[in-house]
Parts: sequence; structure tokens; C-alpha cells
Amino acid sequence: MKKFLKSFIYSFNGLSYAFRTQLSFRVHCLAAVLVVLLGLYFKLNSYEWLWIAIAIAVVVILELVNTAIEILVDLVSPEQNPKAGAIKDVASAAVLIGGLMALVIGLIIFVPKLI
Ligand SMILES: Nc1ncnc2c1ncn2[C@@H]1O[C@H](COP(=O)(O)OP(=O)(O)OP(=O)(O)O)[C@@H](O)[C@H]1O
Repeated sequence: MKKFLKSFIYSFNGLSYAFRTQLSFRVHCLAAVLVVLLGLYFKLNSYEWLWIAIAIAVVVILELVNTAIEILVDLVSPEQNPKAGAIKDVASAAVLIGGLMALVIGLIIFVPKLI
């Protein structure tokens, strides 16, 4: 049980690290809070909340994995290396695609309510 609780603390340490060091993570968290407030304002139905929850989770998960990959690359390749750069670029592209998907979901749900 103690080990289980400790693993939660490690996970929160990871969240805290990403929040403190990554501007894009903070921006995405802020966007998530704004979207939730907008969802409460427009009284989304459970189906719409499900899509919003998936969109937020996908972006946050990708941001965390991208941060972990950046740290790993900096650890194993502190010097410039084209492969190290490519790894970071590919991980960053994953965040971009996830973010675009979240944007499309947000537009599909909120645009009809705004017009
Ligand atoms: N070791 C390296 N070798 C070659 N290119 C690198 C290396 N590290 C970073 N780069 C290139 O520089 C870009 C930016 O790297 P950086 O580590 O600043 O990432 P970032 O996404 O800006 O991270 P942060 O969110 O910490 O600012 C990478 O996407 C990659 O193209």
C-alpha cells in the first residue's frame, strides 16, 4: 500500500516538473481549464463532455511524453546530434497532431453553440 501511494507521489512530481519547466504544458492546462468553464457555461451533454475529456487527456498525455523524451534526449545526447534533434522534432510533431485534433473537437462542439 505504501509503495502504491509512493508511486502516486512520483507521478505528481512528474506533473509538477512538467508544469514548472514547460511553457507549452502550462498553456495547454490553461486552455483545458477555459474549455471546461466554457463547457459548464454551455451545459454540454455527457456525449460532448466525453469528447472534451478525451481531447484534454490526449493533449496532456502527449505533452508529458514529449517532456519525458526531451529530458531523455538531453541526458543521453547533451551535444548536438541530428538524430537527437529528429527525436525531439518527431515527439513535438505528436503533440502538434494531438493539439490539432483537440482543436477540431472543440470547434465541432462549440462553434454551433456560438453561432
Ligand atoms: N541535442 C540536439 N541535437 C540536435 N538538435 C537538437 C538537440 N536538442 C534540440 N535540438 C533541436 O532544437 C529544437 C528545440 O529543442 P529544445 O530542447 O529547445 O526543445 P523545446 O521543444 O524548445 O523544449 P523546451 O520546451 O524545453 O523549450 C528541437 O526540436 C531540435 O530540432
